[in-house]
Amino acid sequence: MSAQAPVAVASSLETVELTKSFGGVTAVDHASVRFVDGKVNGLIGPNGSGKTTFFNCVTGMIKPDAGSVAYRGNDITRHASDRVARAGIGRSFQLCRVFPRMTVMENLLVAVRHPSLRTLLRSADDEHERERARHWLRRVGIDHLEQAEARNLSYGQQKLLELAGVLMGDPDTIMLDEPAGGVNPALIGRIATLVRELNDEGKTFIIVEHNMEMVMSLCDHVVVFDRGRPIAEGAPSDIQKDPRVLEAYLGV
Ligand SMILES: Nc1ncnc2c1ncn2[C@@H]1O[C@H](COP(=O)(O)OP(=O)(O)OP(=O)(O)O)[C@@H](O)[C@H]1O
Repeated sequence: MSAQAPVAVASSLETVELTKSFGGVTAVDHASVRFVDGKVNGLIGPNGSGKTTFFNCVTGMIKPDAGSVAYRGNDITRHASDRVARAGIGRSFQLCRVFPRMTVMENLLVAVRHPSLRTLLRSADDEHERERARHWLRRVGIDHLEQAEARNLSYGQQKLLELAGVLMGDPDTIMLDEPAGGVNPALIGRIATLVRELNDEGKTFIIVEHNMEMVMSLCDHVVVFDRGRPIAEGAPSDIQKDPRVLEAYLGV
């Protein structure tokens, strides 16, 4: 075998100088960030520091004004959200998105990426898809609610349903926007356990979260945003002591 230069290990997700403004507000400001592949990454920062806008730019929900996004070495800047999903990135939303009048099972069947309505309708009868849906419902712990309408689930259960929907897409990287927000402590524990298990199985996570207890106990690597750009990154224990982080949060 001939000697070859070692192949560089790509970071999971990397942005360079990513920028997005709304009128006079620069929500994401030349943000260059690398998230670590195979790890649970946290993205924290004060209210309005640009975390959700950053997620939206990365996942194709909105188009950045400038800068680039690469996923595992491939440029995905300004790719539409379905293309970003096909590249292997799944995401949840700060305000949980489920179809309230559909059953839990129906929500999962429509969550799968479908190129056309015809495929969607066919797959509604596809036992294989249903089995996959049941598998993820068992994993998130709401399989007993399969036939319930989503609007009858508690908010925490709806978040678990949304997560099951993300998992139906079989993403390699999962971006969660405030998974613990508005969720009772018991379900927060379940979500955290699930994240740990899925990470052990190889999924990379990038989690925006205000619940510091969850961030500090769950994340391997934390990036801190302030005013649209990263101001610190590192292990949770280092981040907690970083004066720049304390200043951003407390204004001290
Ligand atoms: N669609 C929009 N139109 C105008 N301004 C926006 C829009 N989306 C976000 N902003 C502004 O951009 C800034 C960053 O908002 P963003 O929601 O990304 O922050 P965040 O860190 O996710 O906040 P939070 O932690 O409170 O959810 C804020 O000043 C916000 O008001």
